[in-house]
Amino acid sequence: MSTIAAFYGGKSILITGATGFLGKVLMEKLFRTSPDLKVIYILVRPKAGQTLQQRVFQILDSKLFEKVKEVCPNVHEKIRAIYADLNQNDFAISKEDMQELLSCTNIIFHCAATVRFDDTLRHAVQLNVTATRQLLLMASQMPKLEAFIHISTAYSNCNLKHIDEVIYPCPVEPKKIIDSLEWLDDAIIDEITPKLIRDWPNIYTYTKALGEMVVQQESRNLNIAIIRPSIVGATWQEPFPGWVDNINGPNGIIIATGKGFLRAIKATPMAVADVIPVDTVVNLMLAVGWYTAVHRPKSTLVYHITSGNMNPCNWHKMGVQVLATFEKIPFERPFRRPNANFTSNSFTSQYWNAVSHRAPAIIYDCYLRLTGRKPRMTKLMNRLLRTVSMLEYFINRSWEWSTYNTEMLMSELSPEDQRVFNFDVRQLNWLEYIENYVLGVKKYLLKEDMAGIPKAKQRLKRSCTPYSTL
Ligand SMILES: CCCCCCCCCCCCCCCC(=O)SCCNC(=O)CCNC(=O)[C@H](O)C(C)(C)COP(=O)(O)OP(=O)(O)OC[C@H]1O[C@@H](n2cnc3c(N)ncnc32)[C@H](O)[C@@H]1OP(=O)(O)O
Ligand SMILES: NC(=O)C1=CN([C@@H]2O[C@H](COP(=O)(O)OP(=O)(O)OC[C@H]3O[C@@H](n4cnc5c(N)ncnc54)[C@H](OP(=O)(O)O)[C@@H]3O)[C@@H](O)[C@H]2O)C=CC1
Repeated sequence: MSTIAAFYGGKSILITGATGFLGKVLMEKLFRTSPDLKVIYILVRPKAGQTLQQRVFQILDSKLFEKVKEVCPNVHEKIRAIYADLNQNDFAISKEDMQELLSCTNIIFHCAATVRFDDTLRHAVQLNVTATRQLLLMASQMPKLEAFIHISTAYSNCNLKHIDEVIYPCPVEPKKIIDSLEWLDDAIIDEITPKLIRDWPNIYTYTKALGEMVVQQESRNLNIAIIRPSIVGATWQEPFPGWVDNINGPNGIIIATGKGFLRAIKATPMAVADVIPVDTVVNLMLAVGWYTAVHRPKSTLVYHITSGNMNPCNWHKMGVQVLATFEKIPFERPFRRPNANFTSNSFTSQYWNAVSHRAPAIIYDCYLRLTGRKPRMTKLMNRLLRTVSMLEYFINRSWEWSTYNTEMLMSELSPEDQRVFNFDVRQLNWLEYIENYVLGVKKYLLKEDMAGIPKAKQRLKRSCTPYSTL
């Protein structure tokens, strides 16, 4: 029997961000490997016209949870959705719910965050910094709490080249920023933001760094660990390969390339593509939860979960394999034939943007206008190019992350735990992983029918560009 799986048996676990990409995979694995856990409390807000219960049902009814329903048929009874909005200072949790959380919680996994690169400083600080502080305050009032696991990002210190598993100080104290945001108006905040974030590439990575500092400062006598994943990608193995459910990170780029919108990208081909499968991250999170609670390390340990130092892949290799997969399993109705020119030269990149992206979009919009339809391709293309420009920082650099703590933890696990909670990325076969990833994007994100593949292949064979069937 797995020691880690047994550890979570009978436990009350609080998860923030459970409706997000990482949070869903975390819940799935917990229920599947520890079906005898007592309860998972999730802090949820109503969204897109759905109540909390509707959101929970939608998650449990998804393909991701199919295996869970076999192992843990009463899974619905074991999830307790608690109304909470992390944008509000007290999370807007009712008194009764708060009482229950404070008196029952054993383990906290804090995954909630805004991961948008272009969020306002005010909102990103509220969610990634102030909410973390508030949650730590709650944690300090939980008599049964055994471990608090904070999810950060490997890019929280991306202004450095070599990053150790330590918490680095930020130039301005998080408390000072939180206090000043209370009285500064939005126009002034916009003005001072570039000065505050200095050499961080965006507000997201900067506020995640502030969040880590808050964890360090407010840790009191809590048992805390910080986990820093790199670019979180589709599932590698569990519960099945290729599962993915949002357009963040590589996912949106894969769609834009497969549909033939994006045919060139400013990327350094030999830079490390530090993608890490989401199930690998979750396995580490559960192992860290166990280790932190049972071994109670004297200080807050930081764990890097990255692929570059153990099993590196670069953007060239990734691009080639993504394109090869499109040949085998093309996406339906592409705008143009998929291609991926990588260039690290700004001039060449601008040339490709003009010739390969903007010009075909303008021509297509003219065609739409002439046929009495509303033009939309130029708008879509501008949006896409803006998104790509925001990701460029991460695809033109390589970082070195030390992984001493992650390797130490691996050596502490029993052979059974190493198997059930595998986070050894050296075993990952990139070609197989990328193929499953692209297939997953087609199936679970685009919801395209696999039966349409032969037809899509035929179209690809006789493709002339641009397609006019969007
Ligand atoms: C061939 C080669 C391959 C190589 C492959 C290279 C990959 C290279 C990756 C590098 C990756 C670095 C990653 C750093 C590592 C971190 O730690 S970052 C964590 C991940 N965070 C991110 O990736 C966030 C990045 N995204 C953003 O910040 C914002 O989306 C952007 C880029 C500012 C764009 O904002 P926007 O233009 O306002 O667009 P947005 O509202 O987000 O969404 C556009 C549309 O998609 C829809 N949408 C939004 N979210 C979702 C969702 N979750 N599900 C479904 N639809 C959604 C919206 O509804 C919207 O549709 P409409 O309403 O217009 O119909
Ligand atoms: N994805 C990646 O590549 C990486 C992610 N990370 C980190 O992993 C963690 C999880 O990221 P990921 O799952 O990808 O992100 P998602 O955007 O998929 O999920 C974010 C979660 O936070 C919740 N949330 C946001 N705002 C609020 C709010 N005001 N009140 C309550 N809940 C809120 C969202 O809820 P709702 O559904 O209601 O919006 C959602 O459940 C984050 O801390 C992120 O920084 C680190 C490295 C890379």
